[in-house]
Amino acid sequence: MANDVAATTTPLAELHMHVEGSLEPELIFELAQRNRVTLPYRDLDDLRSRYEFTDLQSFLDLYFANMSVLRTAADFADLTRAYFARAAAGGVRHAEIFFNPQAHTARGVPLGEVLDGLGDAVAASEAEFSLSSGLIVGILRDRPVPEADAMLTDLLASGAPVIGIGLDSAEVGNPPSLFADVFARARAAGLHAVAHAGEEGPPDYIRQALDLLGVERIDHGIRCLEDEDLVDRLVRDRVPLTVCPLSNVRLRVVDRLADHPIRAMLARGLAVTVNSDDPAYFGGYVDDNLAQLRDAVGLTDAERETLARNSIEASFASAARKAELLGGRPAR
Ligand code: HPA
Ligand SMILES: [Zn+2]
Repeated sequence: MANDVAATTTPLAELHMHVEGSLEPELIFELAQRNRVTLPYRDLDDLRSRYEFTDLQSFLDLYFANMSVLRTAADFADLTRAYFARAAAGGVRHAEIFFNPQAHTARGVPLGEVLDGLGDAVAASEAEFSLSSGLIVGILRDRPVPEADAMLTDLLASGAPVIGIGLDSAEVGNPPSLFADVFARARAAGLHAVAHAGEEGPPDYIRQALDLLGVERIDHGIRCLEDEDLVDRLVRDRVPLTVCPLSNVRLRVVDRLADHPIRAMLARGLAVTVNSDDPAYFGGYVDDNLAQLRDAVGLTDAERETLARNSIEASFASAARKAELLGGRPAR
């Protein structure tokens, strides 16, 4: 159920959400049946009992395993529409969603199936859900660089409606510097650039993402707080950070939601936004993140309004769409 977002007059943009991470347990079983995939789970409860994570890798193992049910363009379209419906109910009016082509092509699903399904849902999101949307291709940083390079070549040749490139999966030991050439090529082709950095990895990975990949936003970035000079730079340059509070708790980046530094980050002047990351795995969508922050850390209505404005300003929506969204809607 969506939470009440009436107190926020500016609508929300969600900028950090992996569409494969919005694959809910019920849809996993439905798609398994549709595609005759045998799941290693007895039932929904058995599957749900595995959503206990100790770190990023323990989550990634389940995240990749569950993708085995995604086979056809229709599967990807259904998955994306289910996310749009739930996000729109929670107050999201613009969404930029990550997807991981390598996770699908590596198990034999043609890139075209992935792009057709996602592309269909994105093309219809305004008409169906009053929500503008875009796709960001996520490189799996723990796979070989030449594979990422080949994937980018195929993607650009496909003419798919992708607006940006990102970098995700296991962070520690896989620094942004490895992907400098891939990002340079993507940016030269007109893609926006973002990267996961400073989730489990050190603040230096955030610097690398900015200096070597030329990113416009940092995904997570929470570990910037360990480096005052870096925080100064992020504030000065208004680099958006797409923070994911419930994810941080589930992946043990932060002990408890009550300890989350989101209010300190806002007070410090960082351009933070709140996002759901992998909502089917981490206990909630973006409105759930905001509602739980209100209860756990006392997030105020004014802070929530700042987060909403930041999310629109940090988005890759057109200037006209941003103005429309920032115009807001009347408070109820
Ligand atoms: O939080 C994340 N971090 C890195 N990779 C990911 N892929 C899905 N979610 C994540
Ligand atoms: Zn993420």
